[in-house]
Formats: sequence, C-alpha cells, structure tokens
Amino acid sequence: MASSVSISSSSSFKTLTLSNPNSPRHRRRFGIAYASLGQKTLAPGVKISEGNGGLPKVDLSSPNGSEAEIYLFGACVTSWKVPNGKDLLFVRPDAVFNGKKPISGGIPHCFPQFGPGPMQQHGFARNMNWSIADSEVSEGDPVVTLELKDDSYSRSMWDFSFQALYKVTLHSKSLSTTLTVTNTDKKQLSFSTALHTYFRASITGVSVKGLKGCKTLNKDPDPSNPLEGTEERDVITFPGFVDCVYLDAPNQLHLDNGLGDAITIQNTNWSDAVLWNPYLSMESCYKDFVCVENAKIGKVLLEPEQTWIAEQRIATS
Ligand SMILES: O=P(O)(O)OC[C@H]1O[C@@H](O)[C@H](O)[C@@H](O)[C@@H]1O
Repeated sequence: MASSVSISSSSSFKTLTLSNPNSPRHRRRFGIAYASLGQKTLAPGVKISEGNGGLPKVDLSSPNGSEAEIYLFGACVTSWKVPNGKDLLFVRPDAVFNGKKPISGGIPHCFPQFGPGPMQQHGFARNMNWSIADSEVSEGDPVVTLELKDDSYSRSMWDFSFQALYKVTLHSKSLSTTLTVTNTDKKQLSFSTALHTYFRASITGVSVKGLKGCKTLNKDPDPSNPLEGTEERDVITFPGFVDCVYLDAPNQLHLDNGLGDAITIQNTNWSDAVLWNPYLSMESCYKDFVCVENAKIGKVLLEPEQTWIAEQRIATS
C-alpha cells in the first residue's frame, strides 16, 4: 500500500486521508498534515494526536470531564472515560497497533460481514483507514464524523461502491455512535454488521439483562453451524465460554460490569445483539472484559442511493 496523506476542504469541513500509517515516511508526512490542520479546523473538544504505534487518533474531551479516543485505523473507539476518570471500554493486552491487523478492543466495526462468511472474519472496515469528514459541537458536546469509502482493497473482497459515515458524540455520561451506510453503486448491495464493543469488566460479577425471550443462535460449539434456541434467563452471567447471537433483541440492554458500573446499551435500528467472552481460550484477559455487541445479523439490502442508519448509545447512571 502506498503512503499518502491528503487534506481536502469543502465549505464546512476538512478531510484528512491516511494510508499505511505505519511507515516512517507516512509518519513524517502525518506530522506535516497534523500541523497544517491545526486546531482551528477542528471543533473545540476535538483534537488529533499520535496514538500507539504512531497511528493517528481523534481525542474527544467534553467540558464536564468525559473523554474518548478513536483511531482512524478501523474507526475504532479505544477509550471512553466518564467524568470520574474510569475507562469503561477495554483493549486486549494482545492488541496490535500496526495499521495492518485490526485493533482488538474498544469498539471495532464488523462490516460488511459479521461472519463467519466468505470474507475475512468481521469484514474489512476495522482494518482500513477512515478519514475525518466533519467535527462540530452539539449542545456543548464534541462530535466527530469519520468516513470510509471503497477502494481497491475493499473491492478485492466486496465489489461495491459505498460510503460509511461514523458519527461519535461524547456526552457527559454517555457515548453515542451512529453508523450510516449509503449504496453509492449502480447495483443493489447487501451487508451484515456489528459494533463489537469490548466493555471492561470483572467477569465473575458480570450480568446482562434484557434478552429473555429472544431467539438465539449459539455459536458454541460450532460457529459455522449455530444452534437455534430461546433465551430463558432474566439475568445472563458468564461462568464459561459464551458466544451467542440474539435475534430481534430489544432496544435497551443493561450491563453490570462487575466493577460497580451499571451501563445501559441503547440502540436504534441495530436489530440483534451478540454476547461473547472467550473464557480460557484467552486465558490472560478473559476475566477483564465482556463483549456486548449491537448487530445486524440478517442482511441489509440497499438499492442504489439508499441509506441505512443505526445508532448505539452506551451510558452510565
Ligand atoms: O475478532 P475479535 O475481536 O478477536 O473477536 C472475535 C469474536 O467476535 C465475536 O463477535 C464473535 O461472536 C466470535 O465468534 C468471535 O470469536
């Protein structure tokens, strides 16, 4: 992949495009781009900084003390700190920041395939560089919108022209993420997707409420041949390996992270949910996180120029 940095501006925003951010040449040029972007071009509370592995990230900070960071690589939110300084997201200790492998933790995207399927697991959006499309302050809260478009890499796996916009809004005690996918092709396309959120947790104390009565597709023991069932429990705990899809899940789930935080996970238009904890297959860290994912497992069909929008809002009390 060639190294490049480009900044283009339209009437309301500037776009910073980065590729192969791990190369020394790229880092040099990123420095220039960073300087010339300056803070003036971004809204108050929205900054660009150099993250792990030299990868660029967007830092959001709100006047009331909450903070978030989002890597352009994968548009991955890796940190969400509430005003008391606690980070409610988790990045795995084996996560790499090399601009090639997806970042394992935070809120990775699964797009345009949740998986398993013909493409690489969880699609390609989590290992492509997104660009900054816009930033603003909305009712005092910092907002950044990242953008992903097809290129030769995405087309080698999924031969469609598309635009994905990912708007991240940092509120005082909640983080809202809105994904908007538009078919910019001349033919119909379809995809499945998820926000694969890793919450920091103490797994023996974790519980999830709100899924009773949902149809389940249990990926344990065979992810490619899930077992159908119905969730009978009011309160789901994690005494062992869990990898389960919940179809037609409600718009609000309640997570007790076992660390003293009650987190609500609200959504609009994410029809399904996924619970995952790898248990002993990730012995060094499985006790420290749980994935509660908003997902769209059934295919979304988009005709040319059609758009699909879904929002997730995670909040503490
Ligand atoms: O790609 P990651 O972050 O390691 O996550 C993998 C897991 O992601 C979950 O969403 C899937 O349900 C699991 O089947 C899968 O193993």
